[in-house]
Amino acid sequence: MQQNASDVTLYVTTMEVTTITPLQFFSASDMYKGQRYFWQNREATLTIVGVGNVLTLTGTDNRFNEIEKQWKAIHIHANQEQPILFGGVTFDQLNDKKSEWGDFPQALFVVAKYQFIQKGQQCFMNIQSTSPITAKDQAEAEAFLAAIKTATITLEKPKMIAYTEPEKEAYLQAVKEVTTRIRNKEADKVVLARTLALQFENQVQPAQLISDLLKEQPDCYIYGLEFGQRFFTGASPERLVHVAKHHAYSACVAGSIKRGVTAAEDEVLGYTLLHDDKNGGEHQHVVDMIADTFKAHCTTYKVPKQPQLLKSRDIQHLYTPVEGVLKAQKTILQLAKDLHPTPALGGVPRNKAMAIIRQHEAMNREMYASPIGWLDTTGDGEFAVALRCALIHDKQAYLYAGGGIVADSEPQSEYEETLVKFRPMLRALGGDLHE
Ligand SMILES: C=C(O[C@H]1C=CC=C(C(=O)O)[C@@H]1O)C(=O)O
Ligand SMILES: [Mg+2]
Repeated sequence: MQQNASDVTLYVTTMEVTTITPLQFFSASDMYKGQRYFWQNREATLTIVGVGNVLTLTGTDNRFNEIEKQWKAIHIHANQEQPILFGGVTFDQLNDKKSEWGDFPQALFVVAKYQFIQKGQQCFMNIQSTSPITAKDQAEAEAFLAAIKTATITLEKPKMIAYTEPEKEAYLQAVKEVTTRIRNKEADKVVLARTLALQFENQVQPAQLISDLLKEQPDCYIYGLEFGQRFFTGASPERLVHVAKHHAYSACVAGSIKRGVTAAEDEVLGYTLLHDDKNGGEHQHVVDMIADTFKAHCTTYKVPKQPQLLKSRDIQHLYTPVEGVLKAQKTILQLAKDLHPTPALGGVPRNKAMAIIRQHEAMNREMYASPIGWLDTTGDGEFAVALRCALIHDKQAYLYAGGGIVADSEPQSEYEETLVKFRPMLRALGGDLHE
């Protein structure tokens, strides 16, 4: 049963689990289809899987604060491992364009009935409930785990039957017009995005995508959030914020170039990116904004002067890590609220850029380019930026990618940059990559 958080007690019993992988746990939990999530951090040191929702927190106008208030109001009875709140929010609440997302909420955070955690080599499962956990609940959980151990899972890439770029012309036109507006000093930077719409012969399976993303994108956050018939998933290289024991970490990730086929070519491309003015401009806006946000939330913080390269399988980015020590009353959700959207996803100045995106982008981003992740009851947590992603619905997949537009952006090369950013999801979906 789902219910609201006010005046709720959450009972948590932890069991140690052996010989089950996070992927098995996710794949075999078909009886909870429609209520599942998956998370793995970039270093692959923490994997969290949740199935069955015992609590669903949503938010409206002031969603980060509303979620925080509800989470803090819950009384927790945990015997060992903490419960986790997992979820995400949409990119822009003021965008009311129709989309393929159905009734996916503006903010969706869940506490799972069965929450599986892998930390290094150790695995635990929490049984979580809003009523005291009984011997019957424990027996049901044991049976659930036993069923997972024996389940056979077949994961085949789906067969694509149609590939369309619905907003290609609108996107090229938008880049041209927005570049003109930037040259006219209406804004400094605006991120514009577009969609790839794919059709498959059969239903696309969430577990297959998670399985392939885990194998194919080792240097990324792997995330998935299911709501009814729809599954939002991706492999993002970009951290929005990580909080561990009151230390906060963020990452400026903006400015892109493809990977080289050979090591030598890859190095030349990386060097080119590090010395390119247009990409450097895209990046610096993000550094300035994240540094300002850390200044407001932290007692001390550090920002390196020069960007490095952040490489994942298909793409390399300019990357500046930022870290600080949070002020006493500051929380991960407050930091996420103020960081979102950074100029890697929105633009500069923020509100002006958001208005331009609403005017020029043909799509509604919904949860693409938004914070997705988790927090616990001690104040720790992590949010990635939901990039390199797709919304899966039955036999359809919608992929999303964009890029930072500045005064010297060119439509064709921005278009090609989005093609590179589609590659991780396209590969996971079995798309033809001409490799
Ligand atoms: C908006 C996206 O990427 C952002 C993150 C890294 C690099 C970006 C760029 O170089 O344009 C974008 O700001 C996307 O992947 O859809
Ligand atoms: Mg770019």
